[in-house]
Amino acid sequence: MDDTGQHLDHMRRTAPLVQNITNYVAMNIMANVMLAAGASPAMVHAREEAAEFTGLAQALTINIGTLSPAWADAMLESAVAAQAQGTPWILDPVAVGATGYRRDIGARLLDLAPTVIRGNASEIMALAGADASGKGADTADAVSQAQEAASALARRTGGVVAVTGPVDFVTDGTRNAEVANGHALMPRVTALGCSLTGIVGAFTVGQDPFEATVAALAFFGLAGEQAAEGVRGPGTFQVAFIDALYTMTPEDLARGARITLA
Ligand SMILES: Nc1ncnc2c1ncn2[C@@H]1O[C@H](COP(=O)(O)OP(=O)(O)O)[C@@H](O)[C@H]1O
Ligand SMILES: Cc1ncsc1CCOP(=O)(O)O
Ligand SMILES: [Mg+2]
Repeated sequence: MDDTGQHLDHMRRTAPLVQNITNYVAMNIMANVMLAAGASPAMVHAREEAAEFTGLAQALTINIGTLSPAWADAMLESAVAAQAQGTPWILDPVAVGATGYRRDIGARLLDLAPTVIRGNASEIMALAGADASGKGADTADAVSQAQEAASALARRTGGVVAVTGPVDFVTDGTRNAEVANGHALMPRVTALGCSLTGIVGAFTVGQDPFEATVAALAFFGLAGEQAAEGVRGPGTFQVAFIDALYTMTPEDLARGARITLA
């Protein structure tokens, strides 16, 4: 088993409790994806308990997909708690460039030094203050266009930035990697990117965030490739994808990962 396989094995043996403050669209599929992969998700977002719960969680993910003021407060308070406790936390800046409100909350979350930022190309560019296109939650820019923005964000936060798309790009400002796993049906199912952010959170527990992120992306993309075999479209793909996350062994991942380090 290589390092990538070992990262999956470590995540499954740890079965980490991951708190997710995510969006209404993602909640169910994200929890199912995380359970199938071997993690323990909890969707906890009420302001009255979110930061307290962060004290119990081994990782936190924050997703601004269906943002509202009470949730934004909970996000900021949980991120502060995670930062203070040294708990890894992952930012998913859904459609961050679309409105002033999202840009404002995105910038305040960025100041709390996310361990990993995972988004599509338009989101990473917008978060970095670059000219981004974006189409709601979907990208209108290519991964290659977001590489500079990703590196700038990584240097600014001291964390890892992952830009996903047909070939994913991961950087910590020094180390860079490309992950070529994935399938074109993946962006045809809503909230798969959000679900991936949960998987990244689970992989970061007890592991180097750059290596963990690369392994999580390869795992997710390879499951997409396996799921696409023999399905008729996005509906059957979604079901097959959850099964592929569940059945993939660390040895399968070691064989199928297409990672280039730069
Ligand atoms: N055209 C594509 N071909 C292969 N894999 C893709 C493609 N587009 C996205 N993916 C994969 O889908 C997953 C979600 O990424 P993405 O669609 O970029 O996120 P989001 O849903 O947040 O926009 C990632 O694993 C990514 O590698
Ligand atoms: C469609 C939509 N609208 C607000 S959040 C959301 C889900 C976005 O999910 P993803 O970024 O994984 O495609
Ligand atoms: Mg997304």
